[in-house]
Amino acid sequence: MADLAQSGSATLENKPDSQEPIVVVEDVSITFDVKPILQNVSFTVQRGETRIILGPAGGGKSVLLKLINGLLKPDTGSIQVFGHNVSTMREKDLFKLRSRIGMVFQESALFDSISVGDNVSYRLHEDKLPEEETHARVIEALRFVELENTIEKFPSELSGGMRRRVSIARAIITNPDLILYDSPTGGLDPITSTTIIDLVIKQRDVTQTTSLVITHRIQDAYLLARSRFNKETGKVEQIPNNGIDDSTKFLVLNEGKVVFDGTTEELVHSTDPWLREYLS
Ligand SMILES: Nc1ncnc2c1ncn2[C@@H]1O[C@H](COP(=O)(O)OP(=O)(O)OP(=O)(O)O)[C@@H](O)[C@H]1O
Repeated sequence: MADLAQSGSATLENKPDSQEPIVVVEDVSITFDVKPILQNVSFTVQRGETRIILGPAGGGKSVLLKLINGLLKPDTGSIQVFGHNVSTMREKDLFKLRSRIGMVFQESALFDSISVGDNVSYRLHEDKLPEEETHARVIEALRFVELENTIEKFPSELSGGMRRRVSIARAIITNPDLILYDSPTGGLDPITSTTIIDLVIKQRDVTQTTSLVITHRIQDAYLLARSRFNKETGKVEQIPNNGIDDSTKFLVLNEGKVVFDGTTEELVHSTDPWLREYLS
């Protein structure tokens, strides 16, 4: 992906300076039909950080990602992304901001009527690149997820895991500054889930893209925290000596509230009874 990383994009304006956090969620609350979904949620994601979001079903994890990409507005509180307040942004500016965000949806969300290649290139169209360059970038993104031979196939011809990989290729093709993964392993068997988490790790370690990763599988979370991509072998491996990846942090939500915000080390040593039970 080195070439993708260097190729830049017409949409990458207002690059924040490297010290500025990429996402700042401050005291955010949202209620649907009188039911509080998120309550006073605050946390920060630094540049280059991979933030794993864990928690029981219905805890507000997906709503949180929708707030971050401006698809929903909070009732109270503020959300800054790349230094811009997304909760007060006009639709036109939100559109621009979203062009810097790669999104991997819970169910892949590919267009069934167009080929894999067209699904992957879809977000490049607004950049009006020459066809040759578009093709080269599609190949490169598909190669990253080891699916370049599927370029002419249709999503219905692929397995669930392959469709998920295509959706990762689509998310990374614009060389985003932030990737939001909404349950990328949801509904997949354990072996296929591991291949998806390996790609998230590879993306993290090759391009250091800031990302938020929702997962229901605690084993996925630990795999992310304890593995690294080895550029020499081209494979994901366990970090030696029980090491952990410093850029990977955790946020645990339960019933709309933050019950944990910290490092892997802090998580595994937490004495909070609810957290111990949840992680066991
Ligand atoms: N647009 C909406 N209108 C009304 N209720 C909503 C809306 N979006 C989400 N909800 C409700 O908000 C709650 C939290 O949903 P959310 O999808 O964020 O949970 P989650 O933690 O991602 O759960 P899961 O792990 O099952 O994906 C749920 O009760 C859901 O029904």
